[in-house]
Amino acid sequence: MSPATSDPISLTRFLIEEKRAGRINPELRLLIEVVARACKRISVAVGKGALGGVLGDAGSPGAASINIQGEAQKKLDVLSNEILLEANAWGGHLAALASEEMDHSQPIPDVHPRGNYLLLFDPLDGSSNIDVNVSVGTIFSVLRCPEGVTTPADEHFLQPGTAQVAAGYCVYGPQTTLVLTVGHGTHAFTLDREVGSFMLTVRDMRIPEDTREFAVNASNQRFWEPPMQAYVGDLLAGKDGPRGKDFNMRWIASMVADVHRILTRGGIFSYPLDSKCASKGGKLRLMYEANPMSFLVEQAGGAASTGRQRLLEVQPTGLHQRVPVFLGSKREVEVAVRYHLAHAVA
Ligand SMILES: O=P(O)(O)OC[C@H]1O[C@](O)(COP(=O)(O)O)[C@@H](O)[C@@H]1O
Ligand SMILES: [Mg+2]
Ligand SMILES: [Mg+2]
Repeated sequence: MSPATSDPISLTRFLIEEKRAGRINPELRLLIEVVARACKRISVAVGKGALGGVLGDAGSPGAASINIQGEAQKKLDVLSNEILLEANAWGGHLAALASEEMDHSQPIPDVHPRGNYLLLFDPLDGSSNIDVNVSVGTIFSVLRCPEGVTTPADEHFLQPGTAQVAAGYCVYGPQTTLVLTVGHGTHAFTLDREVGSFMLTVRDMRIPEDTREFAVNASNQRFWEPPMQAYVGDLLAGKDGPRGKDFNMRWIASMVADVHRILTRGGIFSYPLDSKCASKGGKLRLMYEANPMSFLVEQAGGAASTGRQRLLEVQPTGLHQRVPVFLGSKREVEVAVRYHLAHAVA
């Protein structure tokens, strides 16, 4: 586990240092501050739960509100999306934004000065855990707006994960923690609720290269491809099996919380292709779940793959495209990939 920072500085101070070091410009600094402020507001709403009337499904009884993913939206999916839209509406640092909860991207209205960045977000990750008081979060990714594009559209967002200039998530659990990269390491900031500031608590998170902990929704086992069956079968065989060591399992079903555990103490997270989601290409979304998490993990010394390709090198073809995901402790991801590469795609 990476050592806690003895003398925490605020997120604002950290970003000023990054700007002075020439690692970010004032516009990106402002964008990150705006997203962090929105996450504070979402944290308050999540924390209120039933008291704030934010639990349960959006839409009216018998008329669920369905998003482009074909999923029934929760009230907090909609509220978190609105909070992020409102916070970014004035533009200045952004040219356009896109969200899990919106069919298409949205350019900043041209009554405002437009910035040079594109923002993608999963406003509320772990929706199935909202009503049962389990950690949820927000995930975001930042890309540059292509030169000369004044009114960005969906196709301008279709850049590989390697083109990200920043990524992060905020996990709303016992603590509210923002984890961020601008391409120079991955750092964690804990919200000091009394002061209302994110404070740097872990600088340069490092993921151990090896692990004895895996995270997967094992109830999907019968739908997995043969290499995944073999890989998890050998994990479960433990020290008497080909892996020669025992593994423990965890599955929170909030990607932010599972990935935060892995950034903190190691492990491998996987949502593989299975025959249930094969027609969609996977379960998790490339642009605002897999890519930002992969950037954070790689910046912390881990690895991220589709099982057959470095995840950050996937060329996107759609805003809501889905991909298989394997990420976490470097050597364990390499093992999982070996199982998949050894098995030709049917
Ligand atoms: O319900 P399952 O199959 O365990 O899937 C859980 C996964 O789905 C997600 O909830 C999908 O994200 P959203 O909640 O943003 O739709 C991930 O956070 C999580 O890893
Ligand atoms: Mg999600
Ligand atoms: Mg979501």
